[in-house]
Amino acid sequence: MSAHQNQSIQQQAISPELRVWIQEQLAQGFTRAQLLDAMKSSGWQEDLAARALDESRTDSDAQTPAELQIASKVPELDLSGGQPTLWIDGHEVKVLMSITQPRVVVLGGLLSDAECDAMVAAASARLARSETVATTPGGSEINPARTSDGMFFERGESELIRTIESRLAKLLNWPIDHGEGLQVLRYRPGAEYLPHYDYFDPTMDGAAAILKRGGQRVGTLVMYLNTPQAGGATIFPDIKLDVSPVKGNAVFFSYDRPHPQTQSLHGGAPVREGEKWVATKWLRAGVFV
Ligand SMILES: O=C(O)CCC(=O)C(=O)O
Ligand SMILES: [Fe+2]
Repeated sequence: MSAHQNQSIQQQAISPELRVWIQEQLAQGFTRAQLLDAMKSSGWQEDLAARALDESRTDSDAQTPAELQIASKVPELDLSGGQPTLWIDGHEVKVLMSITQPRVVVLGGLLSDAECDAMVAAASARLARSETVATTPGGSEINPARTSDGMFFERGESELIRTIESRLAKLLNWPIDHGEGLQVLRYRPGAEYLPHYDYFDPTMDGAAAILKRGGQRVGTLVMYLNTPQAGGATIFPDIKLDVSPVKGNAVFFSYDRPHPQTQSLHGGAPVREGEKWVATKWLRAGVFV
């Protein structure tokens, strides 16, 4: 560790050589505290040494490695009986496809046509309103990764929403109060949602405030409210899976830690013809308030 002692005490600047030296020492297993002591005793001003060490942090340091994170409990369907369909409140849900790693389940007939139509109608009225509000500067956030329009229903806000939320809670064995309000997205031709993770990056600014409202997201259910004429599949690039958007069907996936290792990367492929409407339910680790 003495290599750096020749660094002149007079010209104390965070040079590229110093950065390299810090990386080498860290790679050899020295801790930042040990390096700080070594730098101080070879004449570095403490604040400058601390700053150099701080700068040497990378994003991967800030995020605990996946294998060291504690796995969360996640929502899960009870498929233990190997049944091709699940009966929930007298409603038959088909199990069309299931993968264990990553956890992905495709469901048929989760919503009836009438329920899909009612959701679209209720959301349309509010989307139209939000479009006029969004024209005020700073009124809404434009996200180039997501070219759809969206709105949120309040949890339990109507008979329809309560019926669906109660079905989802039983299907996924996850309490209603651990779910966010249903989000509806409308994609017009050409609109897409680039691949992303639904969990919150714990290292991003403002993560603490978001996580206070119910902990991490640990599962997602995307329900198709119509069948676009072409395009609009929900894609899972890590496993090269495309789920066709078919009215009333849904895709469920879970992720037990906020890490790419979960292979929960997914997106909405561009709609080629017609519109695509989805309702998304995000499940939190705790009570969402
Ligand atoms: O539209 C889709 O197929 C995906 C939607 C999605 O990823 C989301 O709502 O988080
Ligand atoms: Fe998503």
